[in-house]
Amino acid sequence: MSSPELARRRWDLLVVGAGTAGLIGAQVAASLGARVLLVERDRFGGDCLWTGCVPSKALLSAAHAAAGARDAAKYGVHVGDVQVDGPAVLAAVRQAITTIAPVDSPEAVRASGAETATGSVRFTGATGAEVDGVPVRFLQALVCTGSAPALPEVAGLADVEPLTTDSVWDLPDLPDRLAVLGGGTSGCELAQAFARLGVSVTLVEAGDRLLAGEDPKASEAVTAALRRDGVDVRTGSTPVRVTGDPTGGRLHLADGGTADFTRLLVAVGRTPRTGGLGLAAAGVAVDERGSVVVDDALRTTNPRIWAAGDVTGHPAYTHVAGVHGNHAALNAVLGLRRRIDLAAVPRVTFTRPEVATVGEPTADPGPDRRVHTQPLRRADRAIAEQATDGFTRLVVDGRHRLRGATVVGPRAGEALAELTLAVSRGLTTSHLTGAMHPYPTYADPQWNAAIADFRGRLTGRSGRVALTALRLARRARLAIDDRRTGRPTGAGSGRPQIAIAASTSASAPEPADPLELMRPDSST
Ligand SMILES: Cc1cc2nc3c(=O)[nH]c(=O)nc-3n(C[C@H](O)[C@H](O)[C@H](O)COP(=O)(O)OP(=O)(O)OC[C@H]3O[C@@H](n4cnc5c(N)ncnc54)[C@H](O)[C@@H]3O)c2cc1C
Ligand SMILES: NC(=O)c1ccc[n+]([C@@H]2O[C@H](COP(=O)([O-])OP(=O)(O)OC[C@H]3O[C@@H](n4cnc5c(N)ncnc54)[C@H](O)[C@@H]3O)[C@@H](O)[C@H]2O)c1
Repeated sequence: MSSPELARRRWDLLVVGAGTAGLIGAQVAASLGARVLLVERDRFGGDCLWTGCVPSKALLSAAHAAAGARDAAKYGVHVGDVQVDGPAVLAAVRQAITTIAPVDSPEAVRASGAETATGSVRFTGATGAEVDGVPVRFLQALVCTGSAPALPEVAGLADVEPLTTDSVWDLPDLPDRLAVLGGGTSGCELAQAFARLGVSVTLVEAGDRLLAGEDPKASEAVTAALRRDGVDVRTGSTPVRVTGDPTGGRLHLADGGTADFTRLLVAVGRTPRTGGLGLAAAGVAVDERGSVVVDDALRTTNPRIWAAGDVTGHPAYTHVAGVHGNHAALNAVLGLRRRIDLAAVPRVTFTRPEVATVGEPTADPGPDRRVHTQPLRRADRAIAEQATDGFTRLVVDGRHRLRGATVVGPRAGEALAELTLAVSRGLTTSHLTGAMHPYPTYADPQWNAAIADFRGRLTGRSGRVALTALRLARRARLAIDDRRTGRPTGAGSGRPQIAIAASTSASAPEPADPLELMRPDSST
């Protein structure tokens, strides 16, 4: 769009940044009839497409293919030496991006009715901004500028020109020896990917375990898997100095250890992209980390300006950014108050084993919580596929509602979908138990964990009383039937059963499945 046109109109919604949050925000707002301008300073599609989810999952799929081929002998399949063609692997990663890119392109956005522009946005006031110096007026704005890789302050780091998750995808070939700083989701996924592709990898994590936000048993499983893949995992290890140049160097660690590398990859977290945006001029506050402060409807401290995605400091996931973009657009354009619920945000680390989590932590739950764990070694599908590394753990509250879950193992992310629905909708283990699950699948462990919780209800005091009453009523009814038909009564039909039978109307329906009767919601 030309500069005069940008300046001439007054936009209903100026959307800043064409990552997931901005793309969805702009398209939803346009579909509601708003005059929308979406401005991106770099590439439409943002981190998820270019430097995040898409390339990392493409690289992991190549890595898992290589590992699967090496491992095939355990099924009696012999494939010989596995050769990894580094440039071809990286070209396939770029091809995945190229294939998906049109969906996020300016053309696709314009087809939804929004206008697009390329340039850097800076707010100049509460209802005004500039796009590369060209003034733009808006009724409302939506800030979706995302986050960037954080760089730690380590002496000598800049000298080796460290890779980040932004730049690692531009490598022409796989490095020989990679040191990865940070054992969070990015660090674990990329360390495993490169190791399985034949790179010698050292993973350095300052904290005492990998994936610190997950159940410690999940961290253990991933650490063990990475070590099996040949990754030199160093936890509780902080770099104090880096020596070398862009062709290679050495990490010096606080514990006196060292790690040599040809390339160093930094994956120690993210920083919100709020610098240079002019947010102060627009009356938009940021917190001490630089994240835009929003209320639960994604409104900033300027009631005409909204924010969505990573820049808010909410969990940094594409699905969060997408839901944010949708809700912010609805709230801005229609004046609704759609709120963001962070209690049931699912997340998946796509290592092998995969780690998928939702809701409350499954380790150290509160006193009114019960935990049910099912190891994968008891799941027939996992046994058949020789993939028994993992478990499913559910946290249930006093009313048997599912509050949290950790799934570790093959297809954990897919298995999590049902558990996310249960946590977000307050479903109970009887809902999970009552829905038939196909056998044999990796959903068996969660079904069995739910059944274990449900059985606990049956063996509790009220459960035992109810079951006894049903059993006795049934026996009495059979005894009456036998008397009516003149059949000899079987079990001596003692007084208690008759008493229960007598209190049961003759026309009363046959008692249903006792499990059904015991559902707290069976009456609704
Ligand atoms: C290695 C890696 C793997 C990941 N894997 C997954 C995954 O598997 N699943 C998952 O859910 N999440 C994953 N994520 C996280 C996910 O990528 C992000 O949460 C998501 O992309 C955030 O979207 P966003 O719209 O908030 O920001 P972004 O995608 O970062 O988009 C922000 C856009 O704003 C633009 N911009 C910034 N400032 C300005 C300005 N002043 N003017 C104009 N434009 C501007 C930027 O150029 C950028 O394009 C991964 C992240 C990384 C780093
Ligand atoms: N599969 C996915 O959905 C996926 C994949 C990658 C990233 N992401 C998103 O991106 C976010 C950022 O990921 P990330 O892994 O960069 O950050 P992270 O915050 O998840 O992990 C960073 C790790 O680096 C460690 N660390 C910090 N400073 C260090 C230092 N100087 N030396 C050694 N270790 C240090 C921290 O202790 C932490 O364990 C994630 O939280 C997630 O929201 C998602």
